[in-house]
Amino acid sequence: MAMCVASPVSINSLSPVRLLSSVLQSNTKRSFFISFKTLRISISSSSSSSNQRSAFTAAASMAYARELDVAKKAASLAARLCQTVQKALLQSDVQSKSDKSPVTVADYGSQAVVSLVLQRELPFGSFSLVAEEDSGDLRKSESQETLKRITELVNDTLSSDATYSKSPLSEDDVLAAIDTGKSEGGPHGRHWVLDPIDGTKGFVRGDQYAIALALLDEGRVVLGVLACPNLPLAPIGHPHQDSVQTQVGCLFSARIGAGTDMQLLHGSSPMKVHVSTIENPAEASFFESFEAAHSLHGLSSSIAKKLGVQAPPVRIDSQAKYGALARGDGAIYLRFAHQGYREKIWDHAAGFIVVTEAGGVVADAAGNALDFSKGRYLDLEKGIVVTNQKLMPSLLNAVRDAVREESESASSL
Ligand SMILES: Nc1ncnc2c1ncn2[C@@H]1O[C@H](COP(=O)(O)O)[C@@H](O)[C@H]1OP(=O)(O)O
Ligand SMILES: [Mg+2]
Ligand SMILES: [Mg+2]
Ligand SMILES: [Mg+2]
Repeated sequence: MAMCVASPVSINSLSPVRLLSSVLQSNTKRSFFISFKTLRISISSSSSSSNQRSAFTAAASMAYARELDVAKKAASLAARLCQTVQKALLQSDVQSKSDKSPVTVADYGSQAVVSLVLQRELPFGSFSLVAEEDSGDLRKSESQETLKRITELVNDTLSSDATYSKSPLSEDDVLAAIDTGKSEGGPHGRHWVLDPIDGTKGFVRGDQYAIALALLDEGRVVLGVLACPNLPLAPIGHPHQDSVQTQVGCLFSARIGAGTDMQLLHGSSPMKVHVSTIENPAEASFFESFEAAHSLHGLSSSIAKKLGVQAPPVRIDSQAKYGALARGDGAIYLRFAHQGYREKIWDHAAGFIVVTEAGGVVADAAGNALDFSKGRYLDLEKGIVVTNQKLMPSLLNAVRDAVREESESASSL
């Protein structure tokens, strides 16, 4: 039995996926100690390959498990704050950012809550957060009342969880928590990616929205959580399907290699979900943005027509579309932003892994995989398409033809 001293390797400094594959590839007489904060595995090179395999399986099944639990807790608490605000939505709770998109006290409050929970629950190692909001507008003198309200909401939300101390946060604490979201992300290290309210327009309207949180490790999305407070547990987008199920509020969670789960947002055990297995486009239905300003509805309908889709589009706000697709409510999601709009990583990272771990495929209009390692923006060709493995080739053909026809008709004008 080989006995040697190995230096511990911190999960914070090495990607578990890379680390585990290096363990399996090694044939030297060494032992490895992998410290996953809570998981400590020793692998001796003299052990059998089946031992190595089971060590790999054990480690792989545990990788990012603690982080996923914390992400679920953070998104659920943020959702509680958002639900409080949506119930009592006042005109003064909605502001306009300099880019003219609406932002509510709930967007800021949700971002502060998620940042604070992640930092408190995962205190070791550096903390990097790529998030949508910043405190610039809140620091202006006319925003004093708004900041006071956000601080109250954050304190009330955190104190609703028994594990947090009652000592209240100051307005400066809340501003600082919001501003942790200024990271640029990138291909190295770990970065949390957050949209504190995805689909603010849906939120303001009283419709669908999501709290979307993901973790990047070495440029790859390794986990994601979508809290969708207004999404029914019963399938949506099936007009002929009557359901007695009236519960609302879903939490989707996915970890690399471990599949996608769905549970009730405030209770119930997780269950595995899977994308639709439909192969015939005539039986498929497709999702797109509720807001015509967010996606070219005309292009989507010409793609759907080419593909032979019969059903009308199902239009809902936010990454709730990715969640609904991950559990098979519809088979296709089409998103073609207007010219000049740049897609952000927080608008897709959590949805991406929720769908891919449920067996789906996410690509740009040219069929390229999405690359989340380039900073705050996604660099992509034309649009984003999502479906199951079987439908993707014919969907990409239809997209190519429709995009070509669209540009030919634009150039003939
Ligand atoms: N002009 C735009 N084009 C495309 N997407 C947009 C635009 N403005 C905001 N968004 C973002 O689109 C997403 C919602 O789109 P949809 O609900 O249509 O799928 C949100 O992330 C929203 O940001 P936000 O997070 O501020 O709501
Ligand atoms: Mg916004
Ligand atoms: Mg968004
Ligand atoms: Mg947002």
